[in-house]
Amino acid sequence: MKKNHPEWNQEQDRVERVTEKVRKKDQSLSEEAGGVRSEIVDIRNRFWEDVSVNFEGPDDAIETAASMKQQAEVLSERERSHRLMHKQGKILRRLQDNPYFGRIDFRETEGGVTQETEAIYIGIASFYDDEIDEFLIYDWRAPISSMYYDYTPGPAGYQTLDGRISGDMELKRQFLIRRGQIQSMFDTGVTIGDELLQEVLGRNSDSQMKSIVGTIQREQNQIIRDEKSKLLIVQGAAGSGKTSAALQRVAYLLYRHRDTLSADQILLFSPNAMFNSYIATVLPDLGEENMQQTTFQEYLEHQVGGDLEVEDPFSLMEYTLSQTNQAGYQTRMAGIRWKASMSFLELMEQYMEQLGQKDLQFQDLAFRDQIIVSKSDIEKHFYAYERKLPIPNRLKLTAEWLQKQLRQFEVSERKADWVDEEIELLDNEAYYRVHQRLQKEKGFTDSTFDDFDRERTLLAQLLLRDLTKPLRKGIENFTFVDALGTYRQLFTKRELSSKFQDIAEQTVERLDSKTLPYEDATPYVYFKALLQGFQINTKIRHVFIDESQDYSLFQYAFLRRLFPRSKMTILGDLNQSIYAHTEDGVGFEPISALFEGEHIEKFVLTKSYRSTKQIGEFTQQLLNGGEKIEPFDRPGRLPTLTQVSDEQEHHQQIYQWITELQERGHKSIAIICKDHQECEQVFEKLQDEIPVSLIKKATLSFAQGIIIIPTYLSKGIEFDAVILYDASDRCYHRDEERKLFYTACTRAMHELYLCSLGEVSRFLAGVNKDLYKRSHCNE
Ligand SMILES: Nc1ncnc2c1ncn2[C@@H]1O[C@H](COP(=O)(O)OP(=O)(O)OP(=O)(O)O)[C@@H](O)[C@H]1O
Repeated sequence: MKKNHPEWNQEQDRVERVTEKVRKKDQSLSEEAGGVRSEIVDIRNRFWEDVSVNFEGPDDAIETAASMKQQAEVLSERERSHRLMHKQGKILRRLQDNPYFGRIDFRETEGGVTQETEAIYIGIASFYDDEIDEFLIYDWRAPISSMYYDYTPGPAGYQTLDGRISGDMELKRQFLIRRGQIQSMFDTGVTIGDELLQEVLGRNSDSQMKSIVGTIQREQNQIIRDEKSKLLIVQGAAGSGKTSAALQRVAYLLYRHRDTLSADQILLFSPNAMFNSYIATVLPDLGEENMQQTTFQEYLEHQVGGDLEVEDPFSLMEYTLSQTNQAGYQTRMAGIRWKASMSFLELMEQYMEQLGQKDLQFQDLAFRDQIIVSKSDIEKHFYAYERKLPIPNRLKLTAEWLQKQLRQFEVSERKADWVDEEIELLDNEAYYRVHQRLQKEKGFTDSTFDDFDRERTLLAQLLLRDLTKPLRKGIENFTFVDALGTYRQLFTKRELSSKFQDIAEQTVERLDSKTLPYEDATPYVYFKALLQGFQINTKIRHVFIDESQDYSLFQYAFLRRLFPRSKMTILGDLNQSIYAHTEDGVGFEPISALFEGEHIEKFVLTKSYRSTKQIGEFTQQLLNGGEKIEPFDRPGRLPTLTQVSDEQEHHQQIYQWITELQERGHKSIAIICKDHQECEQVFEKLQDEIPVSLIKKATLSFAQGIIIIPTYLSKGIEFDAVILYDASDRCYHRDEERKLFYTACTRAMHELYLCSLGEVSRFLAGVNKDLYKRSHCNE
């Protein structure tokens, strides 16, 4: 450790003083928590002793209930306190290890009068010293802490609820503290210390993302602290900290609105299940609970339900990449684009109007091959309602009518022979239930009745209730409407322009195979929602969409309708739009149009932090448009490109690189292949030689080490080193593949290798030759 600062010892002394106070607080808190825990155990054990139980009269019963309620409230209050103490304890232990990461010396000017300079130390949570009545640490999210991220020494200020505070920042200092020891310390000038960022970014990657609170950059801070916008759009280069900013923003919102906002009111849509585990520790490390996380696919599958299989975007991706020569490919691509557009959404809305008058498809309400109400009768009943009534309302009325029909059917069936046969097969539990019921009835009436007949009736009733339960549930969920059939009809019955005829035919063919193509999944779910009534979500207050370039305008329109009251933060990079449904990228404008009249903010992040300068400069030139991306100035090796002539050489080269990378201390190495098939082949070859794991779309998490992963699953994550398995022109030549190539290369933090079997990809033609090294196999 190099004590590179004249005030090092002074600061180390303070660290020790503060950590000691934190330790003491932790100790007293844990003693207190121990006391509360014993109280809880005690309350639980003596729960019934302390409740006065008396059910003799109605008043006694009410009193008993009140007494139980009171006791339960005491218990739950104690449990809540215990949970809070537990959470606080965790934070205190973290503070003992690393109490703070920043300091600013601020001299406030109040009404033109300059106050005394105050040293403000900033960490992941506040710590208040009761003895001296002072904050020893300020939470990074406190208003005063914002100056740390927003200003360099000089005039500075921050916003509070009571107005703006201004003054002068006399010092800005950064610390890296571990286990209560200062590891490094810098006084910063221009931005938040390049030195510290260098140090943080130069470390090895992990299988879990880390928080960036100590080094948040000014432009990221704006995103994190924005509170005005209904829609916040972030377009940021690969590695510019979009996901990081999103997660710190969640932590910020939870802090700012801690009395009114909880983690389960925030929902993040992420690109895949593995990504969820990749980011899972960021918020807990900051002492916050994780928000809800899901993928759009998960949502779709849940909504489609039933026995219809929904194709996922990864299978579609595989198709897009590998089936280019298959008949119907171009038609499908055109269909994907059409179904992602607003014009398709509008078509669907027009179709709904038509369905209000005619053509809605129904299914028979049937029980064991017996039709209770035929689909044509349901149709007649539905269209007999006032046509002006919205479809969902008419469906609700129809559902009520069907429940009545079903009840009548149950009564009429009680005497049927098959019911006798089924009664014979009933289990003891059913008989027991019926006897209980009979006992009760006897207790209530003095009249005698034939127990045997009554038992038979009750058993029949019970049996029919049980057997028709799925039907009742089905009616509740509108299964009597043939939603898929009606959706299918859109492609058969409606006048579509000849431009869409081929797409329509192909769609019908696919729908008949009982798989819902990915491109139809969102329209179909939207269509179902229009039919049955939108179940808008009012609980979620903030929706975050990461990798937002992967969502079509149709999907945005849908999400907007689904979460009308939520604020939305969407973060993406148009250069990483790798899916066919978003190939051309959904720009800012059309998304903003969905939020017309609301406050919208757009931020563009051009600085990229993930990769070394060498990798950043190289990857930037892979893009067609020559976008402004500014790589962070962290030095590293030049990317290396090797051309091999056969498979054996190819694998030899990969082994050699892996060995060298491991010798240089890299822990996470990704061999990125274009698609799953290539991944499988490479895995077959390598698995006996080196410990390597294969990442598939269903993989839920990954550990450090060597992994083989298809391009599209590597989105959003990063590795110490990336080896692009085959950077040949055979693999990457179509325009659509450029972004895939770019996305794969931008996953590398420290080193990047490309191996090409045969002629190298044309995408490298635009890259300046000085920006990479061309080597030969085994060199
Ligand atoms: N202010 C910062 N301080 C320290 N590290 C940072 C900062 N901003 C970003 N990083 C690091 O840069 C890397 C990339 O960040 P992140 O994954 O959030 O970027 P992204 O924009 O979501 O990337 P992509 O679009 O390529 O998935 C991460 O390792 C992150 O920790």
